[in-house]
Amino acid sequence: MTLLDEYYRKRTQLIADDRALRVDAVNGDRFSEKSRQADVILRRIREEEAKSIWAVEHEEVPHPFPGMEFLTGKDIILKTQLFNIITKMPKGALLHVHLDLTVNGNTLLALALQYASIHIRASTRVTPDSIKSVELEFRPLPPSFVPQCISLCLPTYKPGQWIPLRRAREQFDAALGGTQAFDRWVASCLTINPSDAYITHNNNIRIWDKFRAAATLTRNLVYFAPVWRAYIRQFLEETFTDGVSYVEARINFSPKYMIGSDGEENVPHKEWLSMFQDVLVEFNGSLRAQGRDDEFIGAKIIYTVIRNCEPEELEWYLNDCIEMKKLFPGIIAGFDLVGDENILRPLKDYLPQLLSFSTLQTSQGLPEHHHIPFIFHAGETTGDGSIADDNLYDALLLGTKRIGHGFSLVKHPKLMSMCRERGVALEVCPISNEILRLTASMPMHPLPILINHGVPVALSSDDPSLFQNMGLSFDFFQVLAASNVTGLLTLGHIARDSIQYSMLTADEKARATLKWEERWERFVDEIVEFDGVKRN
Ligand SMILES: O=c1[nH]cnc2c1ncn2[C@@H]1O[C@H](CO)[C@@H](O)[C@H]1O
Repeated sequence: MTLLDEYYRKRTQLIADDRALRVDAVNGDRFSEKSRQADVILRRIREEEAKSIWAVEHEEVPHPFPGMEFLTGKDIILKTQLFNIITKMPKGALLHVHLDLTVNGNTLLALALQYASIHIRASTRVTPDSIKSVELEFRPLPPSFVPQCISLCLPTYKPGQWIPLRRAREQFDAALGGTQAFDRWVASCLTINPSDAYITHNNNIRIWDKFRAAATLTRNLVYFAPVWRAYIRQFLEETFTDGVSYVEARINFSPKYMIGSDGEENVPHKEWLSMFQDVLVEFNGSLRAQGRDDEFIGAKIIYTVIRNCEPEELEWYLNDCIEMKKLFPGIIAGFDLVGDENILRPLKDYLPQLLSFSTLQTSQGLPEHHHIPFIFHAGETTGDGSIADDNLYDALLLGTKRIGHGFSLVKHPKLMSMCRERGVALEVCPISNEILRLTASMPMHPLPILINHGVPVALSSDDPSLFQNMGLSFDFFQVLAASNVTGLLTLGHIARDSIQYSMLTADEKARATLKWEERWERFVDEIVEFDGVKRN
C-alpha cells in the first residue's frame, strides 16, 4: 500500500466515523429500505438542481445559491422539483407559530373586505409621493360611525380620517393603479418585504421595526371576532394541506379584549378560545366528510404575553391563563412570554411570578397532571452573554419543556447537554432567523450543529404572514438545500420527533406517530415509484 493509499483509507474511515454520529445515522434503523432509496433519489435531484437551477443567473437574482435569502430566492425555490417533493412530505407537528401572524396579507384583506364595519385611515393623504412612507391603520367601527371622506387619495383627505375599507379600495386613485394597486399596497404593509430585510432594515435590531409595524397593523384585522374565526379556519386548511397533522399555536393574549361584530372592544379571552374550539370542531367535521380525519390529530394553544408588561401585571395573565385552562383543558398547552428579547424584559424580571406559578395552579384547583408547562422563547439573538442570550439559563432553570428559537444555544456547552439530557427540544425557525437577520443565509445557520450534537429540534415557521413561509415545506426545504450531507432521513427524523416533543399525552403521541409512519411510507413509496417511471 502506498503512502497515498494509506492516507485515503484513513480519510474514508474518518468520514465514515464522523457521519456515523450524525442524527440520520444514529437513528438509521428507524427507517425502511424504501426510505433509503428515496433519500438517494433526493440527493441526486439536489445535486442536479444545484447545477441546473442554482448555478445559473435568474432575472433579478444575479447570485442565487441553495439556502439563500428566502425572500429573494423564493421564486426560484418554487421552480425546483426538490421543493415540489418536500410539499408532499408528512411534516408531523408544527410547534412554533404565532397564530395571529399566519394567513398572508392578500387573503387577510379579502377576508376583511367581507365586513362593512372595517375602516382604514392613513397618516397623510395617499399620493404617488407619499405611498412609500404613509402609515396606515385598520379598525372595525360601530354602525353609528359616519365617515367624513370617501377616499384616502382626495386632496380633502385629512390625516387620520377613517374611511370604510371597501370605499377606500374602490376609490383608490387610478393614477396610483386603482384597486389592484390598493391590494398590493395593503398586502406589502402586512408583510416583511425583501427590500426591508435585505436593504433598508438589514440588521437584527432594525428589522424588528418592520416586524412591529406589520404585526401592529395586522392586529386590528385579525382581532376582530368575525375575521378571527375565518382566519383560524384558513390557517388550519393551509397548514393541513402542507402535510402538518398537529399544531401548537401561540396566541398573543396581551390585549384583554378583541373587537366584536358590533365594533366595540368587548370580546374577552374565553370567547377567543371558544371560537378557536368551534372552528376546530368544524374543521374536523369537514375532514371527516372527506374521509381524511385520521390525517389530523388536532391543535392546541400556547398562551403568550408580550414581555413588556410590568411583573405585577403578569400575575393577572397567569391567573387568566389558569382560568382558560380550566375552561378549555384540552386546548391550553403551555405558557410563554414573547417579543424582541434584545430590548424587552428578560425572564429574570418575572421570577417571583413565574416561580410561584405551580403553587398558584394548585391553589386554584388544577391537579398536578393538568399543570400548564412553560414553553419559553429564549436565546433568539446573535448575542453571547447579552440579556437575550441569558434568557436560556432562566428558561432551563424554570423547567421549560421546549425552547422557542434557542438560536444562541450552541455557544453554551452545558446548556446543550442539559437540552440533550432532559429532552428539551428547540423550536428552530430557519426562515424567521434569516429574515430577522440572525443569520445571513441557511448555510450559516447553527441548525446542523444542534442536530448533529444530539440536541432535539422541531422545525417551525414562526410568523408565516410576515415571512411568506406558510406550512413547513419552505423551512424543511431550506434545511435540505443548504447542506451536502443532511438528507431526507434527517428531515424524516425531525418530523417524527416533532410529535414526541409536543404536549400530547403518551397515548396520543403513540397514535400520531403510527399515523405519521404510515404516511411516511406512502410518501417514500411515491418518490421511488415516480423516479422509476421517469427513468424508464
Ligand atoms: O420570533 C419571534 N420572537 C419573539 N416574539 C415573536 C416572534 N414572532 C412573533 N412574536 C411575538 O408574538 C406576537 C404575535 O403573537 C408578536 O406581536 C410578537 O410580539
